[in-house]
Amino acid sequence: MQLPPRHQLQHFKTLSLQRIFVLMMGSKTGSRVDLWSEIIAEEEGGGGRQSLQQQQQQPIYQRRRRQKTPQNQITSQDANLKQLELKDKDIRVSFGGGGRATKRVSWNRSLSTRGRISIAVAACVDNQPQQKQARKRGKPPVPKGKAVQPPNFEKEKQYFEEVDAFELLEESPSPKSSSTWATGNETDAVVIPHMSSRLEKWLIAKKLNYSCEPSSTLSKILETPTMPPLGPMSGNDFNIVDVITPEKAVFETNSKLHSVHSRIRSYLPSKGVLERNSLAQKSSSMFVGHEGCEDIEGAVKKLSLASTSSLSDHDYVDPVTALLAVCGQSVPSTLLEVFSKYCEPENIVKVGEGTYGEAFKAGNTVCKIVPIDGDLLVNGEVQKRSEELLEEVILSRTLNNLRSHDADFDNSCTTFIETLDLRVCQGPYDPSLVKAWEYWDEKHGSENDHPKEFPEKQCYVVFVLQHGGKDLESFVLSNFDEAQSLLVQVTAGLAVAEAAYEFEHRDLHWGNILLRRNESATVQFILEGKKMIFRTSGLLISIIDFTLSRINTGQDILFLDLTSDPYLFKGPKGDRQAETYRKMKEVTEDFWEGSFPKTNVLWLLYLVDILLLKKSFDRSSKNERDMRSFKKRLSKYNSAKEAIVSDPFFSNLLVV
Ligand SMILES: Nc1ncnc2c1ncn2[C@@H]1O[C@H](COP(=O)(O)OP(=O)(O)OP(=O)(O)O)[C@@H](O)[C@H]1O
Repeated sequence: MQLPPRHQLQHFKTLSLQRIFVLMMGSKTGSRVDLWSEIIAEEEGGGGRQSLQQQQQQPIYQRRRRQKTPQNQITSQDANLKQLELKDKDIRVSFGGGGRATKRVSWNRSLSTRGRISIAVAACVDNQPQQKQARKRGKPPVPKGKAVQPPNFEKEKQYFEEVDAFELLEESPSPKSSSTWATGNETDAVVIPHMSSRLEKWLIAKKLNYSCEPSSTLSKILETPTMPPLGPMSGNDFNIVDVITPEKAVFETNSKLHSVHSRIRSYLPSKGVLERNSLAQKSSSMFVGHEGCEDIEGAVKKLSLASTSSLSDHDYVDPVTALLAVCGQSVPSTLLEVFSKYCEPENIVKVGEGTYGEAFKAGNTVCKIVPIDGDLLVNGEVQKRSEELLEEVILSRTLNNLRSHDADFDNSCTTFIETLDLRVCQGPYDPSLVKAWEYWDEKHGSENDHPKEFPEKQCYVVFVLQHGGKDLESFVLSNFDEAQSLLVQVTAGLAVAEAAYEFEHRDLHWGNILLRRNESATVQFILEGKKMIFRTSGLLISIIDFTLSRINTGQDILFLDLTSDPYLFKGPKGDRQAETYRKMKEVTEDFWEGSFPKTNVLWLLYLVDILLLKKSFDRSSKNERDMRSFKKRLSKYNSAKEAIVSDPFFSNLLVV
């Protein structure tokens, strides 16, 4: 293919990737016209029919792709200014004791656009070595390994004529109207987010018992078990005296922490976890102090990315050490050591891949391997840094807490994938993993680089996760009952996490919802102390991939500043996923740190569209009408919580 003249390249950088692709490929891209694009263009008063060039655009879902901007650099100065203005208004809730402001932790990640650009574009814009031929996967609208279904244009058109026409106000707000979406989020009167019940409880507890309790971030790290890889965690036979842990070191120096002590005891794994113990010994130096509280806070600071800048060189604990400590290790393991805890090496099977991760089934678990800290570009991306992983670990573990059925907890659910263990590894891919990788490549055609390219000293984080099943993209739903079950579980799960941690997923496309069938007829949620049990139709769902998510752990607000990822918002016009990112941008007004549960609603709206348009399952016309009515009502809600407590769409599923 002929590349465009050099002088056009700069111009190309400012265009959406899709547009670049179209410009470069010309009519070669085929003539499929995406009806969504067309309809949206009409909705936006674009003068009816799009130009031929626009018509040639077809949605290409793409992986997020890193920009080559320095870390910490936010590309939009305006956004920075706006954030500063907002900070001046002191809109953030402080959950910390003693009036200390809640730390805000932007992951400082130089962001990446969703998906990988086409080879042609990569070659001229980024001047990167040519990658493997991009294959639609994960996020693309074309199901993996399945024949492409011809789009049902008539159906799509009819659907949008019926539904979207009068939803225009909610669905396609004018960009100039900042308050179209979230009535509670006008910039002029920024609303302090409702303090979630768990945070409230924590704050009250903290006030009542103002001692030296570790900050919640540290608490989470300390409390969340690095689970024994085999067999259930047992708190009963655990004898804290046998184990030297960071926690123990803290306790020994601070007799005021008895309540925390017993709480941690109940979470800690059995004493059989030798590796954890020895590594904890080493890492305990990070936590050991001589003056109680201050040392705990010091330890928190050392683990907090937000505060590293204020630390002296003497205080600095490098993120790898912190990551090792949080994973309960003193030294990295090998990949084989980790995998062989779950299955025989020859039984390892690759089950999926993402921009950063390679997912392998090992026994009953799925282990996701994410390379870190190396200089080698992996799948065309700069590797994540350990400090970023540290944040992701905290986020995953915080969500793990929702799984507790402890009467203490006002909010609980099992909707978010369980993180069973976390490990830092080093070394090349084991031959058994390479074999599994190659087998998957032969069958599905991997978009990722061959793992044999990793150098000898490559480091990784391995997320050992509950096996969540198949993603919605490739899962075949049988009937409307299953679709309804999916919607109720996603809505209720998001509602619970909103209530507990002001959680917003912010990237809930159909590759990030896993489904599996099982025997259980019902599933339980506790939302602000109220138990809800829903019928499942034998389907259970799990939400994965919290890379873009925002959470308030009680100590930190973890979020990804998407202002530095302009490409995320430049996806194809009319593509539901791309439109959802753009709507999120409108709702948040690029203030990504803020709490905007409406973003969860946007993804629910996306899901309803996906179910109606991209998934086929047995359904009557009444079922379709019900889903459309649900969608209309949904667009009025400002949070998943509002939807789950008030919408009649779910009432026939409610058992209690
Ligand atoms: N717990 C799990 N159970 C089953 N399959 C999983 C699990 N976790 C991941 N997968 C599979 O691996 C794929 C990649 O995982 P994931 O989306 O977490 O990777 P990623 O690198 O974060 O992706 P992204 O490209 O969105 O950044 C998923 O789409 C899914 O098919």
